[in-house]
Amino acid sequence: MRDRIGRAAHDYFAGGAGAEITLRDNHAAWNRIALAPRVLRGVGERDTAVTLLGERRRHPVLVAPMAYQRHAHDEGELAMARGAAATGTPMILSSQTTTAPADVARAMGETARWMQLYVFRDRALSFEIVEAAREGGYEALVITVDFPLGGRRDREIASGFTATHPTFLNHGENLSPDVRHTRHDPDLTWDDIAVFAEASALPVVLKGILHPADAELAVQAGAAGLVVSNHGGRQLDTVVSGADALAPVIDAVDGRADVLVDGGVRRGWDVAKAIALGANGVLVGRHALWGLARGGAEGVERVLSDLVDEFDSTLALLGCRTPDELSRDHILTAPWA
Ligand SMILES: Cc1cc2nc3c(=O)[nH]c(=O)nc-3n(C[C@H](O)[C@H](O)[C@H](O)COP(=O)(O)O)c2cc1C
Ligand SMILES: CCCCCCC(=O)C(=O)O
Repeated sequence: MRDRIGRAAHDYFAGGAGAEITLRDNHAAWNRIALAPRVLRGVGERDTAVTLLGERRRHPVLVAPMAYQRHAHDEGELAMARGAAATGTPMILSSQTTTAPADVARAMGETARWMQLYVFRDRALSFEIVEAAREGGYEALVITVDFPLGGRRDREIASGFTATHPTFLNHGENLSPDVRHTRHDPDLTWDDIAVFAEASALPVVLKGILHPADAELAVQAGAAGLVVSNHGGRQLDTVVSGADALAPVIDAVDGRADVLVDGGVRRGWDVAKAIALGANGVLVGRHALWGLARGGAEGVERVLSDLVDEFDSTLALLGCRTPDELSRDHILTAPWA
């Protein structure tokens, strides 16, 4: 992959914060959960559909927001959108998209798209994102709350990645790591969430919650959903994985909002574990991105359809016909953990 996209882009996409302990643990944490199947339950007819933010979706997988996708493939977010749409997978478009949100919306067709928002010191830029979301028919605003500033990413610093494909916001300027990591407003508080909820008139999802007390505050702030996430291990090294943070957050939310999770999701059984713990949906980041880098829209389609097929067969092998039938009854702490 390094040869295909260059070392700097590769290390930007693949890398995490610090010594990448959390990055590695994100996938390992799913593997620490063992599954306890039930048998003889008549699972010939199955349906992977779930309800997310009140809408019925074909399956619980979404594409996570990821910046600068043209550095992975020439067609960037457009190819990601086509691959996602081909598999009925909602896509969350990064506010650092290198393709205009309106063009991505067209490529998604009837498939749901949500828009991710970074709140910058320069609020006008953030309101441009909100406006683009409204104009492009995006169905939710995903406000990322774990980025008061950029995490210290040793691998990215060593490789010196600079985003040279312009985003729709920065009007052509190159984004060196210094610029990328200091544009955000570190003074953002819970009070600011309502301003963006009101301006967008869209359901708001808060991405980057790990602590159950913050999950409670998110519900109180009116969030329709939240994403349990450590930003793919890219912000603060040694923080808890999404897999380990999930159950306490679900218990705190107690059905008052949708709960999604990300970090290290690679296999259909990872998705099943998340749903069994009580999540409504699962975001995949780098797994989809490597599909994009390898094969454009077709590469994304392959990765996502394999993941959903594997989720479907995991349902059968656990004795379930639908995601609703998954429960904590199917979960054990792995003896190998
Ligand atoms: C290259 C890259 C860029 C990302 N850019 C964004 C972004 O613009 N906004 C955001 O909220 N999260 C961003 N994330 C975090 C992802 O949305 C997601 O939380 C994370 O990738 C999930 O972990 P996974 O890659 O192991 O699936 C990015 C992640 C990666 C790998
Ligand atoms: C001002 C640009 C910040 C881009 C951050 C993208 C991201 O979330 C990540 O690299 O992680």
